[in-house]
Order: sequence, then structure tokens, then C-alpha cells
Amino acid sequence: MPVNSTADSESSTTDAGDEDLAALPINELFYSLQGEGTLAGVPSVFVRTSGCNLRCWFCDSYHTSWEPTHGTMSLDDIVAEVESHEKADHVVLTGGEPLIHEQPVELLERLDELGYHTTIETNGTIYRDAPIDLASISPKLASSTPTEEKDPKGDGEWAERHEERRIDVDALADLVDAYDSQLKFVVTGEDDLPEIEKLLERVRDATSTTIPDSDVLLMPEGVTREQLDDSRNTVAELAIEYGYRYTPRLHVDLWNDAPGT
Ligand SMILES: C[S@@+](CC[C@H](N)C(=O)[O-])C[C@H]1O[C@@H](n2cnc3c(N)ncnc32)[C@H](O)[C@@H]1O
Ligand SMILES: Nc1nc2[nH]cc(C(=O)O)c2c(=O)[nH]1
Ligand code: SF4
Ligand SMILES: [Mg+2]
Repeated sequence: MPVNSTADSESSTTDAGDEDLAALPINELFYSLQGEGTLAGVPSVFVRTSGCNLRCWFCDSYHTSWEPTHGTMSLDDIVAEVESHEKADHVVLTGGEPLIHEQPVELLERLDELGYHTTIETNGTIYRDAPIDLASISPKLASSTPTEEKDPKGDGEWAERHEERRIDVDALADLVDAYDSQLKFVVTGEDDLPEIEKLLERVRDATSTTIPDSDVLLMPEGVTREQLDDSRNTVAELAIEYGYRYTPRLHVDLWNDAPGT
């Protein structure tokens, strides 16, 4: 279904103010296996919204952030498309950053009423109140910042905004307090670990919820199998050393960087 429609492809959806509340900008909708985190391997329908408030240089969903591309789908059509995958009982709402939009709240309410298990993949900068069964939070580290050398567009224009926005400890604490959650860090190397430890300390101080180390996940950075071949063992060894959980990128191992997986 509407995969990578070019409708409205010039807009960079960072301001949800004028949006139609009964519809969402959708980049792709597909049925696959959850590839990341504590539910890895579970057949799930993925609903990928377009538009993001950050610009990670490594973003594996370039056409939801750096160059947003999408068609507009009504919530009715999204729900119908989800239901067409008859074997699925898990839905993953991702992006882009799904929580820049308001409409996911109603979408999640409707999916919850239909009995689906709902996961939201979020960068953790925005809190919303919705029926979320698993908040899969991926706070962005300094190593994600699109400096001039790393910027896929080459000019470093987003570096400052990204840096200012990437961590909001109050939003992280609110998400962790409200929902069953996992903190899933994209790891580019051992230099990321001190920052992860410091951030965890701040979030733990700000929450009334206990965050066990088994809910802290280290995920290797990499969009292709070849890139993961270079990174996964380092990250697995860091997980052992620090006592956090390792998560594979199962979909990349299985299908490399094929769209709709
Ligand atoms: C495209 S993001 C969408 C959801 C949300 N914007 C976020 O970043 O959590 C989905 C997941 O992919 C991860 N991700 C993006 N690019 C990646 C890369 N190059 N290597 C590993 N994980 C990546 C993100 O950290 C996040 O956990
Ligand atoms: N199979 C598969 N699992 C995923 N888990 C989180 C994903 C995402 O892009 O948010 C993702 C994805 O893109 N594909
Ligand atoms: S926050 Fe998520 S969607 Fe946005 S640029 Fe980073 S990885 Fe991509
Ligand atoms: Mg993905």
C-alpha cells in the first residue's frame, strides 16, 4: 500500500500544527518481523510516519527525516490496512518521529480497542498520553549529530538544532514512568558508553520507576549487513562489559537494507 508516495515530498514535517487530525503522513506500511529490541522476532505491522524533529547523520529512514516523502492516509485506511494482515497482533508505530504528530494518540486508541499490542519507536524528546504497550525509546547520543563532516547533505546546517533537541530528560522520565519501556541506544563505538551511563543516571534520578539494566539495550549502528559485520561484535562485547542487553538488527541480518522490511 501507499509506499513512498511523492505527495507533498517537499515539506519537512516538523510542525504538526496545520495537519488534518483524521490523517497522517505515511512513508510506508508493511508486515515484517520486529527486528529490534525485546520483541525481536515477533511478526508485526509497521506504520511509518514521515517527518522528524532531529536529523541523525546515520538515519536509516532518510525519507522520513532528511528528505521526507509520504502520502497522506486517513486513520480509517491505516486501521483497515493493519487489519488486512490477518495474522498480525502486534503493531509498531515508527517514523520519522511519530510523536511530533498528534494523530498517533487516536490511532493507538483505535488499535488498542481492536486488541493489538502497540509499540512506539520514539527518540524520546516528546511525551504523549496514549495506550502504548511498549515505549521503545532511542535517545540520541552526541555521536548522532550531523556535523559538517557527517551530514548526508554536506553542510552541517542541522547540527546545532539537533544538538539542542536530542535530549529532554523530563520527556524521557515521563515516558519511562507512564509506559513499559526499553531504552535502545544506537552505538557507534566504545566512546558512546560514558555518555550512556551519565544519561541513565540523570533519567534514573528523574523517574519514580526502576530502570533495570536489562531494559537498556545496545544496538550496533549500521544500515547494511556489511556495516553490521564491522560493528556488531564490538557492541556485543560492550554489552557484556557494561551489563546491558545487546539487541541485533534482525531485519538487516535477514533482508539487508531492502525496503518494506
Ligand atoms: C528510524 S528510527 C524512527 C523512530 C525514532 N525517530 C527514533 O529514532 O527512535 C527507528 C529506529 O532505528 C534506529 N536507527 C536509525 N538509524 C540507525 C542506524 N544507522 N543504525 C542503527 N539503528 C538506527 C533508531 O535509533 C530507532 O531506534
Ligand atoms: N523489521 C523491522 N524492525 C524494526 N524495528 C524498528 C524499526 C524502525 O524502523 O523503527 C524497524 C524496521 O524498520 N524494520
Ligand atoms: S530521530 Fe529517528 S527518524 Fe529522526 S533522524 Fe534520528 S533515527 Fe531518523
Ligand atoms: Mg528501521
